[in-house]
Amino acid sequence: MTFAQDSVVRIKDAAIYQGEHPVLRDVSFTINKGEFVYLIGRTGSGKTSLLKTLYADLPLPLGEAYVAGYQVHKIRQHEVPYLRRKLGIIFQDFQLFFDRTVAENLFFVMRATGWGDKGKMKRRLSEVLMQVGLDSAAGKMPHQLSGGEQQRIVIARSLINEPLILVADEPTGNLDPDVSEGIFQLFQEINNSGTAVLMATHNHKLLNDHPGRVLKCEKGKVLDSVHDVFSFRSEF
Ligand SMILES: Nc1ncnc2c1ncn2[C@@H]1O[C@H](COP(=O)(O)OP(=O)(O)OP(=O)(O)O)[C@@H](O)[C@H]1O
Repeated sequence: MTFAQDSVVRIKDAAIYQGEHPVLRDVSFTINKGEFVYLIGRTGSGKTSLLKTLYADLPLPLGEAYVAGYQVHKIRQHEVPYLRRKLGIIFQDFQLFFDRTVAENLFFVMRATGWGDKGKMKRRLSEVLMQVGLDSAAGKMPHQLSGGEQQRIVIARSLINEPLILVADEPTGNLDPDVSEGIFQLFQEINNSGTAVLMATHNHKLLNDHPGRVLKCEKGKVLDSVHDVFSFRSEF
């Protein structure tokens, strides 16, 4: 199998494991550049495990996965940070350093991913904060921001290295409906500028209000709304 130019993720005949425990089998799908894809399924169905496999946090014992130009099934440990730079990874719990300002949080990631020039770092900081609508937040501490604003900072952090795809695990899970809608719109804006998005969510309202392609983890398999018919509801 070759890595098609247009695909950001191409996973074929994969088995997803948590240790010895098989979670998903026969997983095959492709996400093209600039696509927006939901990932749904009841709790424990394997969404997080699938996402972790894509960014090489779980090994791939069977099958093939090509992500942002990397062969994840063959990836070496020293290549993993480079793979992750091509992905923006966003979780439900914000994972900011609460004892550092917003700017320091973002500079930390820049330094860890090879940035050194202070002028360029400051410019990039302004750009990503502007992109998430929080250009005045650089000097603030995370606790001075609302939950939605903190999630925007996490999204800004994920954009630093111009990822090909945002991989988001329940990014609106802790937020109330209005704030969730705003965060979702931010994902849409980022997506409209060409970045693919794979978003795991339990939020049925988002799916109803903004229909799109859906992958669903169900009974150990991944269904794809492109060619499978299934309910978009999933019991918790
Ligand atoms: N660290 C772990 N070690 C062993 N088993 C795990 C681990 N994490 C998850 N599992 C198991 O793997 C399966 C899939 O879990 P996973 O977290 O991928 O589901 P999920 O769909 O993301 O659930 P949720 O919607 O609750 O986040 C479950 O049976 C879970 O118990």
